[in-house]
Amino acid sequence: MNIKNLQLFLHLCDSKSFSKTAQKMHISPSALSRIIQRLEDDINQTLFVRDNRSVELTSAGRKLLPVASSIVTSWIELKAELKDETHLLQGKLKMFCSVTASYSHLPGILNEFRLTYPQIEIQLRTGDPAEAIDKVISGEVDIAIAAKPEIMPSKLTYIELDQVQMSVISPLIAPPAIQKYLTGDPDWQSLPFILPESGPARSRADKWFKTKKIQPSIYAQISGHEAIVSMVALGCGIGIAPDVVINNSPMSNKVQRLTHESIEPLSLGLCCKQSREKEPLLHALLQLF
Ligand SMILES: CC(=O)[C@](C)(O)C(=O)O
Repeated sequence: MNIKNLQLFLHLCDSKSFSKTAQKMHISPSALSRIIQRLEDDINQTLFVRDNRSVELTSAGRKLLPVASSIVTSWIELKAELKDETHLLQGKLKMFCSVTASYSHLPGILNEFRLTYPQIEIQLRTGDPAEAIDKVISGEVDIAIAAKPEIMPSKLTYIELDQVQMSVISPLIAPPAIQKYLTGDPDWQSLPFILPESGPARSRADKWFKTKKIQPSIYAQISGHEAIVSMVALGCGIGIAPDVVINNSPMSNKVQRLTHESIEPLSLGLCCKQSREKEPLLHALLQLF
């Protein structure tokens, strides 16, 4: 017994004609006949008295009618209710992340979310991940993919998605002025550095300088990490950037990692205001993690 078969039974009670029900319910008369026969076998009773022109309910059929009707109605109501719960959630969700995170981490976050909540409009802004936390705090965006700062501001919810390694990179073909400081033991003090302007990635770079007792000469400070790779690829200096940015860069084949250097990784996660995490749209997104 399944719902579809009960619907066929109900239709047949109404039409009193196998051919009419078969036509309306898009099924062949013989298949309909088999289904009704199976229903009769299940219940161990004859449900219809058939003659050549029409069908009539037996008393067992008349008893099944209200039961079938209530099962089908409850089923339809339940389906509608469940559909409302997921599909009716609608509105705008403002998100912020770096261009790189939009390739590397956003699909994993949004694929299932979009299927479950097709009515929610995602307003995505991309930019320097160093600004992500401030944008959440100021309310400019509802949620961001952000690197976890050394000191996490209170009243923020942070769900870690990944650990992101950081690397020191040099141009694959370095101009002589840079190459001379790279040969043998690098002369860190003399090399021009291209660094993130601010944010957790910059803090990691500064920590690394401190451990190595380097006072860097800074050639350029970049907002957003993508252009660090471009500047290094162009031969402007050596850079420090998250691996995920280096790997996704169209210039990745023009730079190389200085593999002996180890920089503390970044923690990358979803961040929103704690006071807002129970709001329906944010809650719907956060509960996927
Ligand atoms: C911090 C962050 O969002 C990334 C993905 O690592 C980046 O874009 O640098």
